[in-house]
Amino acid sequence: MVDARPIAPEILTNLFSLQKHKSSLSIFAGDDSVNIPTPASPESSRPYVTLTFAQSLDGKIAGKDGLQLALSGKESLVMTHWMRTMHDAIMVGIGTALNDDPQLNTRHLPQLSAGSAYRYHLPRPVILDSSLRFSPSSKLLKNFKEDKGRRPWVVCSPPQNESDLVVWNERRQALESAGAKIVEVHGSQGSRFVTSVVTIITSKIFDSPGHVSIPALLSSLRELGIRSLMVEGGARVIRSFLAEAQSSIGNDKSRSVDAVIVTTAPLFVGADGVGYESGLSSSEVSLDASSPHVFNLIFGPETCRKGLKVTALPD
Ligand SMILES: NC(=O)C1=CN([C@@H]2O[C@H](COP(=O)(O)OP(=O)(O)OC[C@H]3O[C@@H](n4cnc5c(N)ncnc54)[C@H](O)[C@@H]3O)[C@@H](O)[C@H]2O)C=CC1
Ligand SMILES: Nc1nc(O)c(N)c(N[C@@H]2O[C@H](COP(=O)(O)O)[C@@H](O)[C@H]2O)n1
Repeated sequence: MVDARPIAPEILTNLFSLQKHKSSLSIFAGDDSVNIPTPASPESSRPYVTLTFAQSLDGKIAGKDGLQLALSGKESLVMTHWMRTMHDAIMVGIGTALNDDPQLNTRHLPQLSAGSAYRYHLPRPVILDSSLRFSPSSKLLKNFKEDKGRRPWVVCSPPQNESDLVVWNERRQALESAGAKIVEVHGSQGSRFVTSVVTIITSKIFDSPGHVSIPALLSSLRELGIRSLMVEGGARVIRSFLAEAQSSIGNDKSRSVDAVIVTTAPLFVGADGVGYESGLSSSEVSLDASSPHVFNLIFGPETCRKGLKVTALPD
């Protein structure tokens, strides 16, 4: 059996420049007895946010009709699962939860030797699900019941309309009975105070009452003890976070994304695949300047599908 310890720090130091975050490392303070070091945001009101996903060369994250694609090779999957261990929580939208029924665990990491005292940290699964469509029979809830995963948190905004409340309460009860914790976040996207032209544009594009406000979401998660959040997708969630990152250019205090880590697979999916760019304006995204947010994925015919080699670009 392989012990992952010797590999991990190398990959992670390279990927995350954890050294740069030493001063902001802190210990998990939630309802889990496992303490892990994790990046923490300089703003105490929100978690450190890593937006990370896999895409094709033409920017698609899934195939036609949302078909889940194996875009990552073996090495990049290990990288992703290592990153999962470094975050207090991992988030996907309900579109992904229903389409992929993900597990969001660390199963692609090398198996630990039987006697190893070291355990991989399992991040808290968080599902962004305004109208509580998450399935009580999902793998995430099954894993929690079988003690193989942490209790999933389902983030929602209570319905504005009284007539929707009955169904909403029924769904809430079913999910709570299945083990989920329901986290209510008030304020929908687009209701945020408009501070710049870019914000006006993105607010208009993303003014959707069904979408939880990202700043409100982040502050609620931080209040619940989440110091670092890995956002994996899908398309709408990536778009929302990128729009927020664009709207906070020039204002570090309102930043919602600290690092973006994209795995690019050497293939084209084609126009009927699922992309995330629609509606985003042509502008930069605002990130934490001290985080490495651009990665050079080196691949050739040999690494195609067998795993991508990942190296950070020099400053
Ligand atoms: N290649 C990759 O790395 C990944 C690919 N995917 C793919 O993405 C696809 C799913 O993407 P989508 O259908 O767009 O669903 P999604 O996973 O982005 O969920 C979107 C839904 O989340 C809810 N939501 C609440 N607040 C929101 C907010 N502020 N912003 C956005 N959504 C919010 C809404 O109900 C919305 O319809 C699947 O095909 C999946 O396989 C998903 C994750 C990663
Ligand atoms: N990093 C990465 N590479 C791919 O090729 C992918 N298809 C995804 N998808 C994301 O991972 C979730 C599945 O997680 P589990 O394998 O069930 O733990 C999926 O729902 C997407 O979020 N990611």
